[in-house]
Amino acid sequence: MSFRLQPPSPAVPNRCQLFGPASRTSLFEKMAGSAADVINIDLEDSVAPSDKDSARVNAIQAINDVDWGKKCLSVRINGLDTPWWYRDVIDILEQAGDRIDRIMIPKVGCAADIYAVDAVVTAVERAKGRTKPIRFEVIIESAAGIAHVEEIAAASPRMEAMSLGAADFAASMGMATTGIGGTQENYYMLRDGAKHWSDPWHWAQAAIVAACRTHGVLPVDGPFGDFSDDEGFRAQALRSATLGMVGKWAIHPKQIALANEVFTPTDEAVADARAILDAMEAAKARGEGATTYKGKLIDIASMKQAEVIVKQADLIAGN
Ligand SMILES: CC(=O)SCCNC(=O)CCNC(=O)[C@H](O)C(C)(C)COP(=O)(O)OP(=O)(O)OC[C@H]1O[C@@H](n2cnc3c(N)ncnc32)[C@H](O)[C@@H]1OP(=O)(O)O
Ligand SMILES: O=CC(=O)O
Ligand SMILES: [Mg+2]
Repeated sequence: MSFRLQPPSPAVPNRCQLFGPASRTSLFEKMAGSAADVINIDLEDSVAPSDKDSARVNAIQAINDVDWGKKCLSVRINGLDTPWWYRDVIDILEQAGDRIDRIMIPKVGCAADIYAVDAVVTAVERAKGRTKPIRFEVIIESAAGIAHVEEIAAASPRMEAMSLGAADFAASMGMATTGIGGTQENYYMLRDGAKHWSDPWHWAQAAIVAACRTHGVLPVDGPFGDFSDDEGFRAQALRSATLGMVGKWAIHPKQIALANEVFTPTDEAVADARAILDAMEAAKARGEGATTYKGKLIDIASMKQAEVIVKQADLIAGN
C-alpha cells in the first residue's frame, strides 16, 4: 500500500471517440451531429501522404467553422517520425481557435516524445496568448510504447487519455495478423480437441489501464476494424470495460451506439452499486466494516467498486 493517493481521472465523458480523415470534409458535419463524446479529426494514417497539407487546412477550417456542440474535439497529428507533425502542431495552434480541446499524438515510444510536443505546444500557446491549454491524448501502438507505458502516462500534466492502437501495435510487435482488434483466429488454447480462444490484446490493455490509473489518465480501447461485426465489437468493448477502460474508438458511425451502450453503466448495475453503498452505510452505523449484500461479502473495498460505477453514471448523466 502506498501513502500516495491515486489521482482521479479527468471527469469527462469518453465512451466513444469517432474518427474521420481530415481529407474527407463531407464527414465533418456528420461527425459533429453524431452521438460520440469525442471527435478525432485525423491527419495521420487515414490521410494519404499527398493530401497531408490540404488535410491540415481542412482540419483548421473545421475546428473554426463546424458547430461541435459540447463534444471533446481532438486532432490526431502525424507521428514524430514524419516530416509533417511539427507543422500540424504549429498551424493548428496558430490558426485554429479555442474550440480544439486535445491533440492526439500517435506512435509514442517514450516520455521524451511527449516532452517534445509539449515544448512546441507551450511555446505557441505563449506566443499566441492562447488561454485554454491544449490537452494531450496518446496512442500506445508500438513495442517501445508498451515498454515505456508508465513513463508516457506520467510525461506531462497535459495528459488526459491513452488509447491502445491495435493495428500499429500488431505490426510493431510482429504479430501474425492483419486483423484490427478482436478475436484472432490462431490465438487459442486446445483442450480435449476443442479450441478456446484467448485475448491477445489483454496484457497490453491491462498495462495501459495500470499506467493510466496510476497517473490520472483515461484508458481507452482503440479501433475495431471489422465494422460489419457488431457482436465482435461489443465483445471486445465489454472486455475493455471490464478491465477498466472508459471507452472505445469508432471508425464507422455504426460503432458509436455500441460503444456508448457498453461504456454506460446499466440501470441494473447502478441500482446494485447504490444498494451496496446504502448497505455499507447501514453496516457502518452498526459499527461493522463488512456485511452481506445478496448473499455475498461486501466491505469497504466494495464501496470503492460501487463508487466507480455510480461516478461514471453521474458523469454521463451530467450530474
Ligand atoms: C487504424 C486507425 O488508425 S483507425 C483511425 C483512422 N481511420 C479513420 O479515421 C477511418 C474512419 N472511417 C472511414 O474513413 C470510413 O468510415 C470508411 C472508409 C471505413 C468507410 O467509409 P464509407 O465506405 O463511406 O462507409 P459507409 O458507406 O458505410 O458510410 C455510411 C454513412 O456513414 C458516413 N460515414 C462513414 N464514415 C464516417 C465517419 N467516420 N464519421 C461520420 N460519418 C461517417 C458516410 O458518409 C455515409 O453517410 P450517408 O449515409 O449520409 O451517405
Ligand atoms: O492508430 C490506431 C491503430 O490501431 O494503429
Ligand atoms: Mg495507428
